[in-house]
Amino acid sequence: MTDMTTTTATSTVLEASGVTMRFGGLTAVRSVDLTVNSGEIVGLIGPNGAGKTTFFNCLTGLYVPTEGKVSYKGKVLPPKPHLVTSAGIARTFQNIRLFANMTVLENVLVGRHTRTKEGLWSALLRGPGFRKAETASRERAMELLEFIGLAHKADHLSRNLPYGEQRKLEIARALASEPGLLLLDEPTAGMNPQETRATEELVFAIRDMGIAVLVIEHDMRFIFNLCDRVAVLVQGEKLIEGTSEVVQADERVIAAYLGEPFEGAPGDAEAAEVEAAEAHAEAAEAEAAEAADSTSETSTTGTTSTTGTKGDAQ
Ligand SMILES: Nc1ncnc2c1ncn2[C@@H]1O[C@H](COP(=O)(O)OP(=O)(O)OP(=O)(O)O)[C@@H](O)[C@H]1O
Repeated sequence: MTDMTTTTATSTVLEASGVTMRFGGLTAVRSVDLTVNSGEIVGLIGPNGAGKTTFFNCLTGLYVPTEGKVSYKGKVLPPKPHLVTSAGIARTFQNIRLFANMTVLENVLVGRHTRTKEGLWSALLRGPGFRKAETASRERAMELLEFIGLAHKADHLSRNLPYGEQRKLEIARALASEPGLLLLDEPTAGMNPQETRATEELVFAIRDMGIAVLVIEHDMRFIFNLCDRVAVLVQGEKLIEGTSEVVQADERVIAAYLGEPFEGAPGDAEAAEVEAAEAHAEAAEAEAAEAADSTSETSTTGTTSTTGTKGDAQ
């Protein structure tokens, strides 16, 4: 895997300008501008039906925007999904779209096809060029599986993976196309708190590989911990865009989207669950230490850790 951790000058990776998408009389996305720069993780949030997925579909060529244009690294993208992928944008979907009866490795290999020069006939005839390309693809796919922690399950059928691992596999498949920009549509949906935290670390690692990330997510804690910038869509329009701090503090966001300031925000219940589990583990550890050190007169109190490694999304 290429080490891209060295500092490079920031450049514009994605530029969407004036993107509008109408379905008959409904304007799902209205004149949205959004830029993602190299080295950035940008969040896209908004209530259900705000137009987030429709906007993603406009970026990836699934929809042809009614108005506006989308450029990747300075070039206007043709609205065709395979051309968008080969240009350098990869995505995952809200609903997992793996090939259930293929192995984990095969699913990643499917994601490689836009990067292999060998054509269909070469693949069918299995000539020497194909075999060489196939070996290289397998090596790369295994590297990606190691990166996401699923190399040991390379031969498993993807349908047998637990839900959280299927989501990770989708990310590996997207990475297999060697993107410069990764779009994640609700990557933590259905995940437990530990899996959500692991996904957070995974997204940071992807960013550190030199891939910019644009992520839709309902889990506010996840978004505000992760993102350099957050854009808020409400009824198809961009309400505000800024750092996590700015967006969290914006009265319009609170009013239009969050209701009371983050009370009952999706991340809160999960955070409480993780903290309770951590506190429980710490208490058990303290108890074991106390039992082992029965001569000691000082007793260890079962403290409740509320610090964790993440910032406070409240
Ligand atoms: N293909 C379509 N045809 C007609 N209307 C659509 C289509 N796709 C989306 N819409 C409508 O566009 C609006 C925006 O939907 P979209 O799925 O983009 O919202 P979202 O912000 O992604 O919501 P969620 O968070 O629930 O996924 C909704 O009113 C939806 O019903």
